[in-house]
Amino acid sequence: MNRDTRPHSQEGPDVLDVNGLRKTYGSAGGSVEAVHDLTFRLDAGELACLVGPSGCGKTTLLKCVAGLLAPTGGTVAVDGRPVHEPPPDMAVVFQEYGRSLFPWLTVRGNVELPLKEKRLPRARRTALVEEALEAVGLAGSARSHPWELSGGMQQRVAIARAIAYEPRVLLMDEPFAAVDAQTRADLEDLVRGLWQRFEMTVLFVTHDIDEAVYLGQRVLVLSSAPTVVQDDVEIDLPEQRDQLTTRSAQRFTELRARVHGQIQQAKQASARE
Ligand SMILES: Nc1ncnc2c1ncn2[C@@H]1O[C@H](COP(=O)(O)OP(=O)(O)OP(=O)(O)O)[C@@H](O)[C@H]1O
Repeated sequence: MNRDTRPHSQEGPDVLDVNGLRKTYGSAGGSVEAVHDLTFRLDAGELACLVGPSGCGKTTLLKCVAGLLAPTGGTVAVDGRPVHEPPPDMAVVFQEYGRSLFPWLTVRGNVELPLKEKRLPRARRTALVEEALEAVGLAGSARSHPWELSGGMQQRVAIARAIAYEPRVLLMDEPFAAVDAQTRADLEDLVRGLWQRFEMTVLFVTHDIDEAVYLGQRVLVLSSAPTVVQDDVEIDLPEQRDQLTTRSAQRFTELRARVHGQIQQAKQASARE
């Protein structure tokens, strides 16, 4: 394994730079301004969560950051390079793992596919696939097909595929929304473990305030559409987190109350408009 497995460092240059981002959808029936003016930066190795009221433009923002959707205005840059198409050093995990995995390929085949597209040599591909499957606890399921696995296991395959790609930036769009509560807790711990093990910058979109506070070093709270960054909350909880101790800490309750309050304000502001 030639990846750096040191714990992440909070210091480092900006990896992701979103500046004055705007997105208006146009259609025959009129236009919808989804993202009004978004500016934020993530440092190398940061794990930031993005929360906001339903329909506030989280997915729109993520698609613009991933180079899948052209913004109406503003810029996105990864490592100082403007994003106009999916950047080579970025991976995305979507909510709908069922639709993102190819049912006719094995688990190994699914994880390996993007590495073939990257034209990596076979020996390197094998090493990366094995490492990723081991990291998500699926080393024993490499020959299974996705439809033979539970929902939580399928989402772990999608995560393995993303980390095998060795991204500098990992985007996750409500990746655990479709799994049960216990699996979700396990996957949250998996993501924090992988983030600490591999040097990645992670932007994690979620509806769930508790999940955002539990996972993140920062929580960016978005306003209702048209969207701006309404609050940027530093999560000053200890780096070593576990579901029981962290979630029952006084500070966790205070932070979740702050994020909750901001989202309520965002909803009320949009109701007054
Ligand atoms: N392709 C599209 N064409 C027109 N309007 C769209 C399109 N995609 C999204 N929108 C609108 O843009 C706004 C933001 O949508 P988006 O899906 O980005 O929000 P979201 O915060 O991810 O939503 P949710 O929390 O429900 O997942 C909404 O008003 C939505 O109706």
